[in-house]
Amino acid sequence: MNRTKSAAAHARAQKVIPGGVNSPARAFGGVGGIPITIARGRGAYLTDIDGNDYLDFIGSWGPMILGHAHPAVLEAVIAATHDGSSFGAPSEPETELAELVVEAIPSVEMVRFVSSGTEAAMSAVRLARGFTGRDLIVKFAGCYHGHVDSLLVSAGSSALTLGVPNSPGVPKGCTADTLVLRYNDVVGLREVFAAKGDAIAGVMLEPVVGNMGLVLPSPEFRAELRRLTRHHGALLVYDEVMTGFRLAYGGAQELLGDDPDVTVLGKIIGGGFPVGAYAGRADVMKKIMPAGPVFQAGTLSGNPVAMAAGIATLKQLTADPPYSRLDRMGQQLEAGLRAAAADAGVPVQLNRVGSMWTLFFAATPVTDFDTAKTADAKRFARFFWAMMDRGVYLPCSQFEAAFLSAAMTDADVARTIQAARAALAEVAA
Ligand SMILES: Cc1ncc(COP(=O)(O)O)c(C=O)c1O
Ligand SMILES: NCC(=O)CCC(=O)O
Repeated sequence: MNRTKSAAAHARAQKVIPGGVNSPARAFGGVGGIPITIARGRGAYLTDIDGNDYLDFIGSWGPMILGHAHPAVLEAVIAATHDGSSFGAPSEPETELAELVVEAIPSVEMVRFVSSGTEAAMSAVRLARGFTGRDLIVKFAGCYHGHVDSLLVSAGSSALTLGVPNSPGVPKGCTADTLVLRYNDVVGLREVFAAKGDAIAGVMLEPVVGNMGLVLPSPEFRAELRRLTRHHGALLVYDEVMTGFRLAYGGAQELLGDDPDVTVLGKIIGGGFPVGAYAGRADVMKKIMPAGPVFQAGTLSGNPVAMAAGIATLKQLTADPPYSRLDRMGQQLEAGLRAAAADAGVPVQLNRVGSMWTLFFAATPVTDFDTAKTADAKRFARFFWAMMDRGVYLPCSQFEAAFLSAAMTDADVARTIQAARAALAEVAA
């Protein structure tokens, strides 16, 4: 595959953009080599500027559940733009999208829109502290909640891929009130609540983790989280930036039957535009200014064009729900990849929920940050490039989740399995 134009574009970008990328997750730091530069996306496929086509399992890291340039979303965005792109005053699409979110997620009574998942997570932390009058926040190693100072400890995603789970530039004071526990560690959770429960403002987690690769929560862990937070008056905050409208229309909490106090959203609710939201119980949300005293603001918050993309996406997801088909394709892919790995004699763990999955090159189950780190990231890097050469674009890190999209077909899944068969045989050596 010829990628010379991408190489030149990246060299040019590196002169004026740090590392040549506007987010380190794109930098191929975990797999080596030069990132491809994208010219366009259509449906399940991306085309790079050299003209190579790739079946896209990144989907902009989650938002593009309908695939790229979905006609209904395109049409809504173009129509909205004709009426002006930002007013700094209320517009009806904001309420319409908020109503759709409230209808979708039973634990949510009110929604505040912001412009990214990071901003939403940051605001949810402030809200939890403002609501409870307490300072401590519990997070879990390997979970990623955007680049929020207080949560950038033992962080997943590109912070993990690129070896800075605790970034320089975050003063000790910013993380002094953050307690980090192991994911799925029920005993650790009980201990921290026994010692400090009445000083804990909130517990934030990815209810299904995507950011250390895909990791599932155990039922006991979820039950204990809800019991302990309720008992101690702390807020349970589900970061569903990745899982919201992805694992089910009502997110991971619908799939699992959970009832958090606050939900953090992003990605799909913006339909590929910059949107985040934090949402939850009305008595909690009414603490936000101007209804209450907890300050949070934003020039482009509730941007009408982004709202239009979100509304069109959610309407499409209700008109033609893709979730059972995505799960069926996920099952086929899982079975195919497991068989291919077994035939190649490569030990793997395939973690999957619905349309989110990670193939870990690990010999034992991956249930938390420490077990995720046992995966052979070097072998993953070879696998990644072997798949690229066969036109399949996977997340460029062992510690990320891949996404199926509704634009994919059974033939795309079969193609992926066939490519993986060859790629796994290649990396077996
Ligand atoms: C679970 C989770 N929370 C928060 C974020 C941050 O969102 P954003 O990148 O839009 O700031 C992300 C992704 O980046 C995420 O996966
Ligand atoms: N799991 C990775 C992300 O969700 C974020 C992508 C980015 O920061 O570019």
